[in-house]
Amino acid sequence: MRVDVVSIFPDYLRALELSLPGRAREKGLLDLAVHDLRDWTHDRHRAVDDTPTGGGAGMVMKPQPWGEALDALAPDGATLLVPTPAGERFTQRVAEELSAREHLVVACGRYEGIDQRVLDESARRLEVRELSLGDYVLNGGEVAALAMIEAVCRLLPGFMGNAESLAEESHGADGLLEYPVYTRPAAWRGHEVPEVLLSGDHARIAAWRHAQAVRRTTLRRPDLLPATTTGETEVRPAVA
Ligand SMILES: COc1ccc2nc(C(=O)O)sc2c1
Repeated sequence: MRVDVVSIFPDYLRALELSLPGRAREKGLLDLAVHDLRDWTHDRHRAVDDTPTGGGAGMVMKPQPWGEALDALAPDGATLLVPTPAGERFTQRVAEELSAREHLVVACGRYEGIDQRVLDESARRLEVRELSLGDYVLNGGEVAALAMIEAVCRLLPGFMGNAESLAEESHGADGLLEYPVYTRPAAWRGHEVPEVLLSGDHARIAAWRHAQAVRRTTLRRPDLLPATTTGETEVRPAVA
């Protein structure tokens, strides 16, 4: 997979060259480049924004720099990710879908956003996905881009050293939150590891872990539980 990220704060994205994405690049799984949108400006102030047409507070990102940047970076058929509070919700399912793409171009907006015509023009030759991390507003798309790129790239085959761990994560195939985890020592400040985890009985351990995942999901994210045939969210008994 190739990922190109465009921002007026390219240093914000340098973290992508550390930890997981950095390792993936060494493995040849991921080719990532960060670009400064101002490289596609032509005035001496390197302006990327202007006042909103129709009035209103703040500034809007001009179409011309974005248009030229995307012409240079996004081949026909690439996927353009635009983090925005007005986007569809970014979920693990969306991350899985995007991990199958060949080329992602991520446009990090600032100010009040990017001139809509950039998205409309891009949709003529790119898959455009406007995505939001959640129901809150950041100051720009960079933080959301970091989260989305990590969530997508860690799903690339061979990316994670232990692929098995992917299967048991929160928001995994069963849609439940992950069960609580423990390690040594067996007793710590008067807190004991649950006895079942020390039993060596793998079937009991698996059942306990599933029950804990259901309990956590029921308590914290009942919206993730499968709906019952009556169309209501199934509420399963909390596990002691
Ligand atoms: C202007 O660009 C922005 C501003 C806020 C914002 N908030 C996001 C979020 O996912 O919460 S993405 C994003 C992009």
